Amino acid sequence: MSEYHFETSQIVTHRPPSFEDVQSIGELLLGKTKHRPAIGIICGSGLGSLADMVEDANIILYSEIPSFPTSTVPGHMGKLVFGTMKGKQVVLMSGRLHYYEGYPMWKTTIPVRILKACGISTLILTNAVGGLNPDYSVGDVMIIRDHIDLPGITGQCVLRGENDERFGPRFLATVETYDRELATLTKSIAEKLGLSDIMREGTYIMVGGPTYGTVAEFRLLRGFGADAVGKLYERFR
Ligand SMILES: O=P(O)(O)O[C@@H]1C[C@H](O)[C@@H](CO)O1
Ligand code: HPA
Repeated sequence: MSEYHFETSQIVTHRPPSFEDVQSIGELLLGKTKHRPAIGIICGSGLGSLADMVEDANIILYSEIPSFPTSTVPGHMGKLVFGTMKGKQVVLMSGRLHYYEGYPMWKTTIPVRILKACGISTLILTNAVGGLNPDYSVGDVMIIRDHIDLPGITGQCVLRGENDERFGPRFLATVETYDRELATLTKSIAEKLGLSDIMREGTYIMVGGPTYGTVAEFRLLRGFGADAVGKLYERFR
């Protein structure tokens, strides 16, 4: 990693870490925990305390991880939590990294590559959103069926730039980004818990922020066919 520019004690990259570097960061993290999670969870606003439910936890602060940006948003704690939930090995990101914090797009999503290098094959994303669908109510929970990557389709795609095929193909098909089986499972669990009334499934649109949006902008986004709007970008490698 000698090509990196160093700032304070952290390795700060001006371009995405290479495939080799991502693998070595993954190995470094696995060296700090006995857990071998297959499931990653990124906690959005309001869900950071999910980390308190992780048993037998090993906590690693983002500030200790090479290439990991720090969370600057109140309520986003900036820690990786390895452990178990209901007997399953998991790794939680307690604290999301948002584009509006000033990071380049790739820095907000680099944790996904690093979690993959730690062995995860399922990624659960959560975030706080604004409802656009007039049938939705405050407090509803929406499963993302599909998304509109507004920054992406206007030239700020997170995969813009040099492509290493070991991460995935240059021309990534994004039609089946979200797992249908997991969506079905989520709905059946919600039903068992008596939460069907608040469960929705729809199209999510991502915007830059940090502004929330004007009425005219919400009308525009709704016109695009979106049901909810927010500032989450992690979804592809
Ligand atoms: O981390 P998420 O995407 O849940 O955070 C949302 C968007 C803003 O960061 C914050 C402000 O309401 O909530
Ligand atoms: N827009 C509106 N409301 C929101 C957003 C957003 O981007 N994120 C969370 N609540």
